[in-house]
Amino acid sequence: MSERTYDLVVIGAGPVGENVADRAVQGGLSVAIVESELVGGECSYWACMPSKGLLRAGAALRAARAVDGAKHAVTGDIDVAGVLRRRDSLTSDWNDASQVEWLQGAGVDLVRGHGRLSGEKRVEVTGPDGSLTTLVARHAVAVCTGSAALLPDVPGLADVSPWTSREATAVQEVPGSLAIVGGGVVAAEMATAFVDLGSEVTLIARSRLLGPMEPFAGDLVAQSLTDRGARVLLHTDLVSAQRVDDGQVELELSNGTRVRADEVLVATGRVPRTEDLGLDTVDLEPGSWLDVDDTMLVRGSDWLYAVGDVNHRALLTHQGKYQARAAGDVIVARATGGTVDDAPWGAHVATADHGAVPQVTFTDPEVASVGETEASARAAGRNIRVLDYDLSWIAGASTRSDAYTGQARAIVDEDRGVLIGATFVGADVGELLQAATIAVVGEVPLARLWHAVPAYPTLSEVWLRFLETYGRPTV
Ligand SMILES: Cc1cc2nc3c(=O)[nH]c(=O)nc-3n(C[C@H](O)[C@H](O)[C@H](O)COP(=O)(O)OP(=O)(O)OC[C@H]3O[C@@H](n4cnc5c(N)ncnc54)[C@H](O)[C@@H]3O)c2cc1C
Ligand SMILES: NC(=O)c1ccc[n+]([C@@H]2O[C@H](COP(=O)([O-])OP(=O)(O)OC[C@H]3O[C@@H](n4cnc5c(N)ncnc54)[C@H](O)[C@@H]3O)[C@@H](O)[C@H]2O)c1
Repeated sequence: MSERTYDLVVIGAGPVGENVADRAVQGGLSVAIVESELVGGECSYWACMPSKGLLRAGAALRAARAVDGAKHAVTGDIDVAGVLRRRDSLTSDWNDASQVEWLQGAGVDLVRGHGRLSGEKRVEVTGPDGSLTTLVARHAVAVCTGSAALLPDVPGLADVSPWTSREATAVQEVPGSLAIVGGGVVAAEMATAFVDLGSEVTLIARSRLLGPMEPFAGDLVAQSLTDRGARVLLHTDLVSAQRVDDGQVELELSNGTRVRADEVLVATGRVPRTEDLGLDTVDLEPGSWLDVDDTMLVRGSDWLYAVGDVNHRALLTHQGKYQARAAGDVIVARATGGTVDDAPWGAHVATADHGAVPQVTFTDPEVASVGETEASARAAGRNIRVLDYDLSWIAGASTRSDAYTGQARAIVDEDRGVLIGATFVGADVGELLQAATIAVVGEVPLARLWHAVPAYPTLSEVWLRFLETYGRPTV
């Protein structure tokens, strides 16, 4: 067994691990990163990139079909082979050569293999050829191993070879029919994509769609899926699953009905990839999410960090990378005796995780949200006012599309006169989100927002409508 020593050892070269490593190298530390599959992680190969690749053609087509004059030029259906070809290109055909090159350019040493903690500041790597290497960390180990699909304990489900998000995003042959279990972001996006690709989709959700978001978001997405031919079964549980003689999956549901489909996609959330990580060697529970402070230090440790999905703060690439910048920099500061800036909104903390997380769900219509919803703000006892506006009333919506459907909501903290949350639902609303994120994070007073004039005629005029709904300040 060989042994090598680095200042920092990162386990997991997804988007988050890459960024922790890069910041630490930029701060002057030596860094090894361990990866058991593809450098770039879930996001690049089985999540963000391929899913958006599968969704884009449908969105582009709908945009053209919503404009008189343009819709006449759309004379055919989606070319499924073209969509899959474009998805393959977005995943670089599941080849990580360019990301490996990026790591080398960044000065990070890549160690291929499965990493496990083997005591304080020690990581044992089993290479693809079975060889063992021990990496010793002078200062810190960062666990960035991400998450995997959760398979609920439903009788028969494991035996029907259900799809997870991996099989769905890497699909090679679009099934004639697809049942989707779950009502979250993966279920809603994949239902949208597979309807576009021509599958007969049945979506089975035990509550409403997109549960934690404003209720109108899930309602509009469910309505649109139904309008486009999907069967959307809300408040329905999966009771059992089996493969039947013709090879189809048969699902028994809590409403007493049965659904048959060629494949079933399970999209019921995530589990941390910590089961086989040697957590027991450092007195932590294998298989658990890793609880961290705002600098991403695992509570109770002064050398072990957990960054990205694996800490369960916000399971999103951009938020994980934000944590990674803070963690990489604080590891450097602590290793070199520098100043640690860990007060709220400091350079070494991920304060935004607590109340300013932006997310775009690429359904039809798109859903863009940041910060609090009405329900979360009320549950937290905040003194709020809710501002609602129908996006179709905005001039920018009518020029964009002949029948724009959309809704927006802003949540105002009445005690401070600032925005603490916003949700937009409609075509292209994803691009409205950063303005809302800046308003929330910057705690921009509503009185000052009146001077941030949205250009006419853009969808951003919703900002003016929010302010008019709230009322103009009086002197
Ligand atoms: C279908 C789908 C679509 C998504 N779309 C979006 C989106 O549009 N936007 C968005 O922001 N987020 C999206 N997400 C979430 C996003 O994919 C994750 O938040 C992100 O990938 C987390 O990054 P990470 O680096 O923490 O983990 P990962 O990307 O999971 O990377 C972890 C890496 O660690 C490696 N690893 C694990 N264990 C070990 C070990 N013991 N030894 C060595 N290596 C190991 C893995 O092989 C992997 O490469 C989506 C998720 C899914 C499932
Ligand atoms: N565009 C994006 O930003 C994007 C896209 C996809 C995924 N993601 C991220 O990936 C993560 C995973 O997404 P997800 O959709 O798998 O999880 P999720 O947490 O968003 O949704 C899980 C869904 O499964 C349901 N569920 C849970 N257990 C169940 C059970 N036993 N039976 C039936 N239903 C059950 C829940 O009610 C919920 O509707 C999310 O945190 C999300 O933020 C982001």
